[in-house]
Amino acid sequence: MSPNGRRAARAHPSVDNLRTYLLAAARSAPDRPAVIQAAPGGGLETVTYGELERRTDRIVEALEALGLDVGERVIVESDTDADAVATLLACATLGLPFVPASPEVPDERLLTIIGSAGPALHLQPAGGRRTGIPETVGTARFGPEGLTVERPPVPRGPRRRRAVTPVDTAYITFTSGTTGRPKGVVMSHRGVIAFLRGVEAEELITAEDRVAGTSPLQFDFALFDIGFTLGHGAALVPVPRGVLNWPRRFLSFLRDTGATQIDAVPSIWRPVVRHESELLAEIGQLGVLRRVAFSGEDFPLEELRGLQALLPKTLFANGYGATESMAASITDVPNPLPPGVERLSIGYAVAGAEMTLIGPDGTAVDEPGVLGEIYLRTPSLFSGYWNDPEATRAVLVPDPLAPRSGQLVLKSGDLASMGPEGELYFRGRVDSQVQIRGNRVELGEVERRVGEFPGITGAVAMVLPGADGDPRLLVFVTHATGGPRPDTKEVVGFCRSALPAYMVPHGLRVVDEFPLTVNGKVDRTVLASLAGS
Ligand SMILES: Nc1ncnc2c1ncn2[C@@H]1O[C@H](COS(=O)(=O)NC(=O)C[C@H](N)c2cccc(Br)c2)[C@@H](O)[C@H]1O
Repeated sequence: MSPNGRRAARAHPSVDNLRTYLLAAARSAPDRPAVIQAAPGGGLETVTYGELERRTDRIVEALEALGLDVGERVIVESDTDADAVATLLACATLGLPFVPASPEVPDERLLTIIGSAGPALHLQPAGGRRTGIPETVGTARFGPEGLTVERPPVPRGPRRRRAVTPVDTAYITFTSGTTGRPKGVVMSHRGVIAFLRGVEAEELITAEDRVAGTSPLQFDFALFDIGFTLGHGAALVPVPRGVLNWPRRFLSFLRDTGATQIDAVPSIWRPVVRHESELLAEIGQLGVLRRVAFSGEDFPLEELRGLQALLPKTLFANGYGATESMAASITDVPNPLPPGVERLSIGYAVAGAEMTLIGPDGTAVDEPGVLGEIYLRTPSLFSGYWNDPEATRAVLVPDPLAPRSGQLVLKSGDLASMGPEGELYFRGRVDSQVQIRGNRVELGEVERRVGEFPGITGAVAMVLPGADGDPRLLVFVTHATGGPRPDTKEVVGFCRSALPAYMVPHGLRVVDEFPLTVNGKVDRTVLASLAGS
């Protein structure tokens, strides 16, 4: 107590560790559901906050016995479920940065990550199928009862065990990185909790909610699902990969678990709307699924409109941001999207953070409609790219509005323009701005126009060097099942009547479905390889 007997007012108890923050409900409501998941023998099982904490501490005990030091990395490879969450929390408790991975990550990529992160240990569930972990890395399997060690980690010199601090690393997640070499995004306990606290202020859910997550563990959307849900004392509903890939099973799982919110990248909805629109509409009518939240890339407007038509009573939220700050904003999307809307708002940064648009001349853009690059000021900045100070310096830069302040901000690499009330609209990546005959091509505009062509259900525009080396604007399209293949000349004519000449596609490529990255985003590298002549 302070001298005058009154505790200084504080917004919230200063939580110093991801485990403290995410298991707070185990103190106040240990019998509430923390995870509702598919049971091994079929059906569903509920793991309470009390049980989640017990499983966490069994793994803490086993990890303690292995004598790892604060800062030593641990690969946690799993689908999301209660035991995986307990394992992440156990690592956080001991200050062991976890490096999340999922069984879908190819062996060669996992080895690259291991080569970069130099982990002491690789953990996977009892039933995990990963083999070939290098001898330098210890291996163990986790389950409800704790750990089974297969190969103890190699001791790394004298232990200097110290207390875990808020600026210690909670996790390192490796992003594909446009240069192809994976970059390890280092996030501290304080950074993650700062973002989650900012989202809490938006009051999106309560402890009664059940949030379904669909992202693989190495994608920080999955880490957000865990942190956002447990931070509110709500229940996490992890959708198993095997269920997610079958629209009918996916929807039945959402209904059977009573999910009230579903977090997913836009591409998850494509097969669902295509093959199970009636069932989706039925579920929407039940009024249990209150919100669909999406993130990761633009949700093609025609597809979003199709989804909204099936879920007229459901709220929609557009989550924008990069792993380097966990994220930046979560913005309501009107349902239905008013006609004529040409792009989705990414609104304003969450409480405690601020997005500013900076023009090519380094000054702030404050005029509506003018393009600028998003710079993000936020307490949730990452600590840097693992072992890559040069790449770090390129994105953690002095605040252009106060260069001498010592304040660093995130140079996002994203373009946006401002609306009448200062809300932002995503306008693509800085490095994907393309010029054709000296004119800046808005790929999003081309995609939107082509997406409106009757029968076309999805469009991805790219500029690729043609045979003669000149840039060619190609559009990859999917079309309604059973419908006619779109005719290139008709589509080009359709574009010519609405777009400037330099934005009219040179060619069309019809694909059955868009190739996806392991995190569920459209894989433009694979598409480019399909361009052919
Ligand atoms: N809503 C959008 N509209 C359009 N383009 C988006 C959106 N969200 C991203 N992006 C793009 O993806 C980039 C970043 O990719 S990332 O590092 O893999 N992170 C992500 O995708 C996910 C992101 N960390 C995240 C994680 C949890 C919750 C939220 Br809420 C957001 C951004 O820089 C953008 O270019």
